[in-house]
Amino acid sequence: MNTAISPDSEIVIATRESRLALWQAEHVQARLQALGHSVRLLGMTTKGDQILDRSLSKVGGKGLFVKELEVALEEGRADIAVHSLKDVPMELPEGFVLACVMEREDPRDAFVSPNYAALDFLPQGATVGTSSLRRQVLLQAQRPDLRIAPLRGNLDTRLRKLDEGHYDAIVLAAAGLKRLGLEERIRCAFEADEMLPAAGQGALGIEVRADRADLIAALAPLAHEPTWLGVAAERAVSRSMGGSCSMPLAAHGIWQGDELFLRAAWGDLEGQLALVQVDEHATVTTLAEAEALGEAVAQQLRASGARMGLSS
Ligand SMILES: NCc1[nH]cc(CCC(=O)O)c1CC(=O)O
Repeated sequence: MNTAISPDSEIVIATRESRLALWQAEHVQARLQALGHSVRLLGMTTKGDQILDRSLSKVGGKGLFVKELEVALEEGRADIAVHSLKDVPMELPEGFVLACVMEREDPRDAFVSPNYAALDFLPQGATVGTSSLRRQVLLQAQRPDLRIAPLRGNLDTRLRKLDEGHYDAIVLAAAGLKRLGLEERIRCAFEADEMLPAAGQGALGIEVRADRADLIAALAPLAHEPTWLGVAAERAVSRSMGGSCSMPLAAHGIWQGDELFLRAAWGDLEGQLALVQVDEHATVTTLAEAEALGEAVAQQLRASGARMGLSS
């Protein structure tokens, strides 16, 4: 079977229309064009975008951002979809695969505030905006006095709400801010021991239909193996914990040579904000080894008292 993509065929990227989604799609477009492909974007407004200001977990979760792009792939209106891996459900639907994971941008969380240079400078009882349960638990583990207030919307919306004075500070992924040229908004970045990133944070994944061997071959040069193996381990922790965006779970891998050091944290929002943290490392050279490391970490989390979420 000839699996090469024919030189005169165009690759169509299905993309959401937020500034960040468009940046990411255009980034992949440029990479593919540099390899000689012709590439067009197909912009779509997903259900997830339409209800951004309501609680996503109540209406079907982050998968809503992904699903309508998958329908476009299914119907052949588009060939590939570019995702922030953090937003991609742990199990893709039957018939879809991640063709590649690209090199990671800064995985850290960023402290953003007009008046305060870092978390330590926030006055007692200050209000911090985030709707991420992971960020909430990790913030309150350090500063139980803080008031955590919901903050939804795309990056520009969140920054506008901060500038309007609704919060003393907000926490956002550094990667999104950097991609949009908003790096100067970062007052300081949290190191992993202060706020452990979410599985996949800062990494982009490209989704295709599993039967598109031509596209999988065309996308292979965009893959970044260390990132791919690292996020595979992180995502295996979430999958094994039955993780969804409604579970306060962090998982982050760091390379030292060919050893992957994987740390995960789970927080208890209902109890006393107990935080369970686990570290494990292994030599990792295959996706199967990465996933085994992630599952071992999830098992240790459970052994230390972390409770599983409902799989969604
Ligand atoms: N949850 C929303 C989301 N999904 C991906 C990013 C951008 C960073 C990334 O690629 O991980 C963000 C914004 C944020 O968390 O502040």
